[in-house]
Amino acid sequence: MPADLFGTPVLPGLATVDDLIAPDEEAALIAAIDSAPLSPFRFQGWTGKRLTASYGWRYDFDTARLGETDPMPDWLTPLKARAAAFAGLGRDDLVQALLIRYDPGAGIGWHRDRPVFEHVVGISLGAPAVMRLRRRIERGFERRSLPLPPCGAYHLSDEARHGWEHSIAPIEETRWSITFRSFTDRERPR
Ligand SMILES: O=C(O)CCC(=O)C(=O)O
Ligand SMILES: [Fe+2]
Repeated sequence: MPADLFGTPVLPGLATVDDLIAPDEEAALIAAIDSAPLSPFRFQGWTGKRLTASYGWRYDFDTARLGETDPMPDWLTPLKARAAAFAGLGRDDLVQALLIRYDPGAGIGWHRDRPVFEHVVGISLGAPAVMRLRRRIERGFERRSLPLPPCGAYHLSDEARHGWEHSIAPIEETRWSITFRSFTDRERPR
């Protein structure tokens, strides 16, 4: 379990690695994301500041529906295999990839990922950011924070995935992320 700046373990169900990708691979991945068909994230008629593209399966927040979308492009295949190995998953378990570009001033508000998905593996590129985590307790919230260094990855499962919300505050430089997700057994579409 990773520790925060004070050496306190962050959370059960949260694992991190600082070098899932090599620094010399980073620029090519960023270029690949920038060449992808990114569009502003939409949520029930609102348009967000971050730009996204989904592969495999896509959760449409406007219609609250899950639908099959374009297959993952070839450049994501080796990364998906590395993400799965890091998370202890099978090579085909990660059925969705989400590309995000956060331009300066873009972030992601408090949320839990959609319940159709189980494991979440996120890879960070570009500017370092901090993931904030919180869960409601009797009075207010218990909070944690997780540094997201470029080329590093995190794996959210179990308590960290289901018991806590997460968010990323806007920063002044561009950050890119690639998030892979598996389906829950229960929700897996057939
Ligand atoms: O950019 C990230 O690493 C986090 C993205 C995220 O939380 C999400 O898409 O659900
Ligand atoms: Fe999320």
